[in-house]
Amino acid sequence: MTDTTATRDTTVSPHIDIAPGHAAFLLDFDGTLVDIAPTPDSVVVEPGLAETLIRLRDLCGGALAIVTGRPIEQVDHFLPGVPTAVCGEHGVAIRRHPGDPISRDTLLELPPAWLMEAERLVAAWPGASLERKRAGFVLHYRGAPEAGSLMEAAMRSWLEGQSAFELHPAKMAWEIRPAGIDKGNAVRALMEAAPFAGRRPIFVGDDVTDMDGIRAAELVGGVGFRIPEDFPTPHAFRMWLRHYAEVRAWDV
Ligand SMILES: O=P(O)(O)OC[C@H]1O[C@H](O[C@H]2O[C@H](CO)[C@@H](O)[C@H](O)[C@H]2O)[C@H](O)[C@@H](O)[C@@H]1O
Repeated sequence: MTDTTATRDTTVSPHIDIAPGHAAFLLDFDGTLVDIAPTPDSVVVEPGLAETLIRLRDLCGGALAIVTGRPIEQVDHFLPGVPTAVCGEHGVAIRRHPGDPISRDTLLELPPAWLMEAERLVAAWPGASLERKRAGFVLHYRGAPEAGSLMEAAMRSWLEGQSAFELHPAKMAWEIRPAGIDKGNAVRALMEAAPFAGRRPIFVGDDVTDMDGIRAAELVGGVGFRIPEDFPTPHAFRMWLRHYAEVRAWDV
């Protein structure tokens, strides 16, 4: 992460010297806009977040996107009525405006045998869970930490001898997704068109999958920030975001 326009300090949030009139915000969801929770369904959207995002979007001429590993429908569920662009499943799916059709990459179908094996694994480990996505799936072990290494070994063995799908580490989870899909593609796709084109992207995330998005943002003159390296907690980031949306209104 190279950033020439932000002051880095581990005790204070970075000063981002990009005025709203030049900025595009590309924000991760889990661990960034919401705190990490015991299960994917149990995340809590902090009161006031929707209002902050709406204000921010208006301030940045509509250039606000949620770039997440989750399916787009889940963002709609947790942030109803917040009119952002959304890139889902790490960039497999993009919806540029609310109400627009979702455009999706054409992808190979998952081998059904992997899913059957995955179901068997989670049945053997109470607390573990399987999360299906259109283009892949996640094995979560937050509720069964001792199953993590076993899941990894099993998933690696399923992937042997093929190159269409890849294994990715996530927070207390392992994910199989199509090869070549990452948040960097999502950032490049968003930045090609209005209202993002010509602006400087500010990408904020917390996980390894966000590094692709951060690198892509930096390559087009933007900046990237991570939790906890740049903002100590998701809450601290959300406070910063609220402050930016309120205080920076003067220099659009
Ligand atoms: O790209 P993100 O928006 O950060 O999404 C990444 C994954 O987040 C979810 O899983 C993670 O968050 C859960 C809720 O806090 C937590 O219980 C789990 O342990 C984490 O791995 C989501 O379920 C995945 O689909 C996303 O890919």
